Amino acid sequence: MTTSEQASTVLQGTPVVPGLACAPALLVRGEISPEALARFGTGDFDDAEAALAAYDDAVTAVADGFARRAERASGAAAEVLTASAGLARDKGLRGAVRTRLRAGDPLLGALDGAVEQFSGVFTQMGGLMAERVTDLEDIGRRLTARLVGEPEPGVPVPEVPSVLVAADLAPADTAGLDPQRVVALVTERGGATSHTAIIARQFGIPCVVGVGGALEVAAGALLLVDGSTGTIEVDPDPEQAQARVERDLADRAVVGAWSGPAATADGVPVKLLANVADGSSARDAAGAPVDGVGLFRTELCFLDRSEEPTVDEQAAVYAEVLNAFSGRGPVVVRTLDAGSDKPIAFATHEGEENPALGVRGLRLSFDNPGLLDRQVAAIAQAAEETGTETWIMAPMVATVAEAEDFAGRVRAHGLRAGIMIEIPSAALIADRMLEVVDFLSLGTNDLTQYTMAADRMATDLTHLTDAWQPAVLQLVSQTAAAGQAAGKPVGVCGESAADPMLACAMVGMGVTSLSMAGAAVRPVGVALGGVSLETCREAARAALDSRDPMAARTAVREVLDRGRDAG
Ligand SMILES: C=C(OP(=O)(O)O)C(=O)O
Repeated sequence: MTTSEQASTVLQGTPVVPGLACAPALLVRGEISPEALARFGTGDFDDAEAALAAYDDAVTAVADGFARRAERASGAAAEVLTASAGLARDKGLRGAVRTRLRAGDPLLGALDGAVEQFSGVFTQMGGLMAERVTDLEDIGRRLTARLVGEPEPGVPVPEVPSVLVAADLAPADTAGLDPQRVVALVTERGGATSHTAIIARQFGIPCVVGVGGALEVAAGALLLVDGSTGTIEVDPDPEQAQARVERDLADRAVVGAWSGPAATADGVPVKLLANVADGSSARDAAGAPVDGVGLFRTELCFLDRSEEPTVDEQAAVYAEVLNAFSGRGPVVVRTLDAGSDKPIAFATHEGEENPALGVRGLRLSFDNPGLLDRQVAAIAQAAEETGTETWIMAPMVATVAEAEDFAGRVRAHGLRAGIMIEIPSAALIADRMLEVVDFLSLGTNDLTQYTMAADRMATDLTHLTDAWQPAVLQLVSQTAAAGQAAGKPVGVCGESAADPMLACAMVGMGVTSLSMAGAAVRPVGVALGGVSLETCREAARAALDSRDPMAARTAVREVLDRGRDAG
């Protein structure tokens, strides 16, 4: 052991964006100085209206700041910043502040109370709305800072390339990052689907979340972040670390040049597909080396609609996506996965005790079959107009009867019908599901949530909501085997498809396509091209035999490294 090895400590978290980076730690604490808060006290206002006017000024400053940063950003970052500007100006939040001021609360107390009240509501709604709590709390801190005359807390602009280390990053913080200056992200909380992970993926910088004790590292300590293994080496040997980063950069150059189509080293083709949300994201994804779309999340087109769009309106929205992949299908369109983490005003059932287990996805059609029939008709109309090969699948299917009923409605339009496998019951009877549908698509985000009984958005359960959990992999394997036996396609469209090592193992289990964000396609294509199908099968066995996610990752890495060396 060298001296430097003796000195280095290794922290472990959940890897979400692969890649190696080495730089000093920049700690983000985001607190407002207690002295400034004490100086401000209850504020010096004549009455509640004067205090409300001060609140309005602070809101304008904070929201304008977000809007200015949105103008300089693009893609997901710009969207997140624009959404934050809207949330800062929210009339409901202002109303809650006003009510408290009129009841005699001091301004900072009224603001805290209102933020707490709305955070409670968002948390109760769960899913994506619960994710907005971090956003709201960030806005609360920024408003407080403005009111007491301090700079808005947030991520300091690094003077040298740095690893950003934080408890959790507010969406507005991550959206404004400069990837030249921030070379990796490490957070104590957050999961694979958190905003931190999404933005890191967009920037292509390594990211590890759920790292206990991350904020205890010394400010400025050298960190070697491995976004593939989830390890953070504190004070590594600088020369060795630099050499590893350079090797990784060379590997990444190979990845950047990959242009498809995907196949294992011995030539077995694997379809790599894109996950899209609307026409614009489909046009972006069409620039990636993909063979089509494996998941079009239609509900995301209608999050802002209070009333159900007509069949013609829907067909126009769907045609935008189908046109982007004209002649390059199939495009797999998922019917509305409304409810739970994706509440849609015209479809979601209000007031459910436990929306993730409630009337969501296909279940919305139980008492409103017209909603499903109109959507299927609109998709069929768009398919006809564009001539793009179109398949339709349903989310949240639990029984064969549900699958059969759905398939009947889709096939009436002459289109292929499939279902998502995201409930353990569906995976366990995948063979019987395949008797009534044409294809299956594993939604490993929800499959993991339901298998592990752990909310996919719960930031303190990320060790459970990990698709590498052997129990989840058993269900993936069983589903893929059913597909192989029936000779029907089984894809994966959850986040796990974007993990190059897991992608190889899942192909070894018999999965025939992998659908992911366009930015994730090349690393997966390169990983598959480096190993034979037999190595993928061996990786699958190694993963399935492991007792926990970390052991599974290690075992699969060893098998794939051996397979690459042998090839
Ligand atoms: C792809 C999936 O669906 P969602 O849109 O819910 O992430 C999944 O659950 O894996």
